[in-house]
Amino acid sequence: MTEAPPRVLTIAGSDSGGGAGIQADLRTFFACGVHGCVALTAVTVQNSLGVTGVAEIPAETVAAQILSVAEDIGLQAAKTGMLASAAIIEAITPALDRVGIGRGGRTPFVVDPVSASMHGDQLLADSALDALRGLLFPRATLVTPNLDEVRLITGIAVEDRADQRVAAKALHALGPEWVLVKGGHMWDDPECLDLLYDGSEFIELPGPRYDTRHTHGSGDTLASSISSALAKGATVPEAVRFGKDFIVRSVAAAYPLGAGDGPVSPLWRLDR
Ligand SMILES: Nc1ncnc2c1ncn2[C@@H]1O[C@H](COP(=O)(O)OP(=O)(O)O)[C@@H](O)[C@H]1O
Ligand SMILES: Cc1ncc(COP(=O)(O)OP(=O)(O)O)c(N)n1
Repeated sequence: MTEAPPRVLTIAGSDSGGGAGIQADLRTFFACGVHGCVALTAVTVQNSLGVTGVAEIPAETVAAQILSVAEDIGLQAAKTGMLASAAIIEAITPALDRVGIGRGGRTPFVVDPVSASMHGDQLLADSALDALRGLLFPRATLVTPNLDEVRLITGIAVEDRADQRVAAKALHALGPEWVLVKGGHMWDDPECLDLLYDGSEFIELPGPRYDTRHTHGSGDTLASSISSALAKGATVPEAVRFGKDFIVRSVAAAYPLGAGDGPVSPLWRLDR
């Protein structure tokens, strides 16, 4: 009989257009050779032009999904995406603790603090920011904010690489073990430089900036590929280097879809 692959849980929302959210996470898990489990937080009505509706899953149902898969299937890593509300964050926190997900437990926990879609549609209530900072950040092995999320969480407006370091320190002070400040939104920078920080050392992850509008799902794909590597036993710096290479290739393989912004393609890996 074949042995089960490592299992990774995504706690995130559905994108009906299939480009981001759990659909991007599951494609990435598949391409990275891990088994994906899902705790669904919300259903979005979404296409390549934006989000026109959101239906939240009851908070206790989100927590129950985590317990159900962790206690039966077992998990080697977990990540978050769209969490929608404070009620959902407050409900999942005791479930994470109960099954040992996050700092203090044995399962690495990647918090991607998704707050809005690339079109600016809100995916996390303003009233959930305190819960995100106070409950999830201290439990995180790694947090992976983009620059809009950095501003929401810390108040710091990052415009250049020096600001990126200041923001990394402010985010680390909120309690995560590692911080990855993504540089995709540093529009004037000719490269996409992501910055990893553990409270003592900065590790720069440079990458090309492709001239494309088709980057939908890039944050989800990066966090999912990092989580997959962690599930296979990589250290955080090893996993982030793997994720950076993975997302660069996924952006290079992005395709147009609909009248707006198309998705990155984690399935480049299967073309080999
Ligand atoms: N045009 C691009 N070309 C290459 N890499 C990109 C591009 N845009 C974003 N990335 C990379 O994709 C990842 C997610 O980027 P970012 O846009 O910062 O976050 P989010 O998708 O969460 O808004 C980062 O590793 C970033 O460097
Ligand atoms: C349901 C859902 N979850 C997350 C996102 C955001 O995806 P992300 O890759 O962080 O960013 P963009 O693709 O919006 O740039 C989403 N749109 N929907």
